[in-house]
Amino acid sequence: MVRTVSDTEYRFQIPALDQAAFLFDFDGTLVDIAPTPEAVVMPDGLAETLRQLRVLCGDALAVISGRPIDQIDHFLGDIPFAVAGEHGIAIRHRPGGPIERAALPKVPQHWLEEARALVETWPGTRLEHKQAGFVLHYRATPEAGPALKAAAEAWMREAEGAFHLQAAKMAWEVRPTGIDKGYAVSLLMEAAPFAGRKPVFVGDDVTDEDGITAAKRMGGAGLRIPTDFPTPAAFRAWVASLVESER
Ligand SMILES: O=P(O)(O)OC[C@H]1O[C@H](O[C@H]2O[C@H](CO)[C@@H](O)[C@H](O)[C@H]2O)[C@H](O)[C@@H](O)[C@@H]1O
Repeated sequence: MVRTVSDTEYRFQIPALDQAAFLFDFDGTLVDIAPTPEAVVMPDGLAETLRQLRVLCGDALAVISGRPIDQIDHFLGDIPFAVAGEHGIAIRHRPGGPIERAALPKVPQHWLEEARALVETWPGTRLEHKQAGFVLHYRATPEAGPALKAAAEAWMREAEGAFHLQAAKMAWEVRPTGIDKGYAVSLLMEAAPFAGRKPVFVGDDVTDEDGITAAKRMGGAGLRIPTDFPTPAAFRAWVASLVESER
């Protein structure tokens, strides 16, 4: 099947909407990358498109992000049925439900202290502290990337496998080992309204590869920007076309 959206031809297949579950990454997929995490803007029409998609797929709409769940709530409110945050470490399976957190080791305090001191020596860099890890952002100071990486690699040697260093978009992320977006896809797909459907996972980053692999393994579709969609805007237009096709 070929679907043409704004002159772009898409040759991959996804399940019919009444058999599909949609699991979308946030930054760089649903929304464009911005100079800082707070500066992200919800594009016009996206909220309404996602609300309609959720109705058409029987509520089986989730967002799986590296961000903490409260940040996804800030941008998307009650739009997705389920949300997985921190790459699957925290999962809320249904609207208003409890947030389930995987039991993982805490980041050693001295790493955080050293990370705080490090970003102060590189103006424009910043530390984003998550419950189970942290991110060193260098988008505004690209020349700091190697120094931040070297510091994080030293912490990883000390971690002896309990944590690992993830290359992110203009950032280095220290994450506990063992939980990833593939785990989040598998766990969400076990329960209603996702169970019995085929997952369609879409992401843009290295961390999304685990979600893509899991979705394919379950007989669904795993799609990536820019391989399958040239840009987040093209992806959003494709989602809008799915909704439009059901009118
Ligand atoms: O899994 P995602 O939803 O794609 O989240 C990945 C990370 O996104 C955020 O950082 C990235 O996006 C920022 C806003 O566009 C950008 O300024 C930054 O350079 C990117 O690295 C977020 O801050 C992280 O916590 C997420 O893990």
